[in-house]
Amino acid sequence: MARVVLEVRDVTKRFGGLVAVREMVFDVNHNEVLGIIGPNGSGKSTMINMISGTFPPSSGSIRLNGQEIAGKPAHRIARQGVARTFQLVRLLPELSVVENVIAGAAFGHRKRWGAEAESFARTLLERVGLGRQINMPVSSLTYINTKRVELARALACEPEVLLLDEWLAGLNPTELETGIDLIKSLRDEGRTIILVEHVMDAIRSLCDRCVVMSSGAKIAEGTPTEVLADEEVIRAYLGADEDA
Ligand SMILES: Nc1ncnc2c1ncn2[C@@H]1O[C@H](COP(=O)(O)OP(=O)(O)OP(=O)(O)O)[C@@H](O)[C@H]1O
Repeated sequence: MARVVLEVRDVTKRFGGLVAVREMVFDVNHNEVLGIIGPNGSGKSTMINMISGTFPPSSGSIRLNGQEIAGKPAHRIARQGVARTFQLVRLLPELSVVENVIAGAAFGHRKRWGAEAESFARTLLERVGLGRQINMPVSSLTYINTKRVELARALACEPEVLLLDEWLAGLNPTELETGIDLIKSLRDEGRTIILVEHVMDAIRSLCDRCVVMSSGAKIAEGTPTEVLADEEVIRAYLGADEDA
């Protein structure tokens, strides 16, 4: 039977009078890729931000391997095994590619320092296709390569759960294919991933299951084929911005 790694129970987030996430409930199983999808403004990033500790839920519980993480600071949650990438790439611009990844290794789930951290960072940079650019300043990289660095930095934390917040956004069609293949290869390694994504091809080819959000609430859950055929899901998307 599947082992549950992350349990989200009745999680609500209010920003003043706005309910951005409403009583969300879902599980993430070990070795599973779970997609969180939904139109713009439906609460996906807010959900991810609560899991990673960017801000606390207003109420509800989030458990990682049975331990409550809701409301803990981001660095503690990272240590417990949750790593993420951001919708807008966040790197340390004054550092090189490899230094950015070493920083991830030092602050992650298992601390690695010095030569061990550096050799681990090099391995991960090869893994994401950046083996030749390790000493470049991150400021000189192309957009997709900054995304690769961010992914390698998240992997350097050796996470139990990897959160990818629109990692594929902004890529051109060729880069998109490369990006989907890269995430697919992570899935094939047996990683546990939560993917917030708008790119339908990616959702279909990468996700084992999807949770669909609309106006902060879960409106469907199932395989990509199931949820994308769901009438309420179709209505939610058709009623939203055309780029959703
Ligand atoms: N820090 C914040 N303060 C106030 N309101 C916020 C904050 N973060 C998000 N919101 C609001 O919460 C709602 C959900 O936003 P969120 O970014 O989670 O949606 P999303 O589904 O990730 O959207 P997108 O697909 O466009 O990234 C929106 O109405 C947004 O304006």
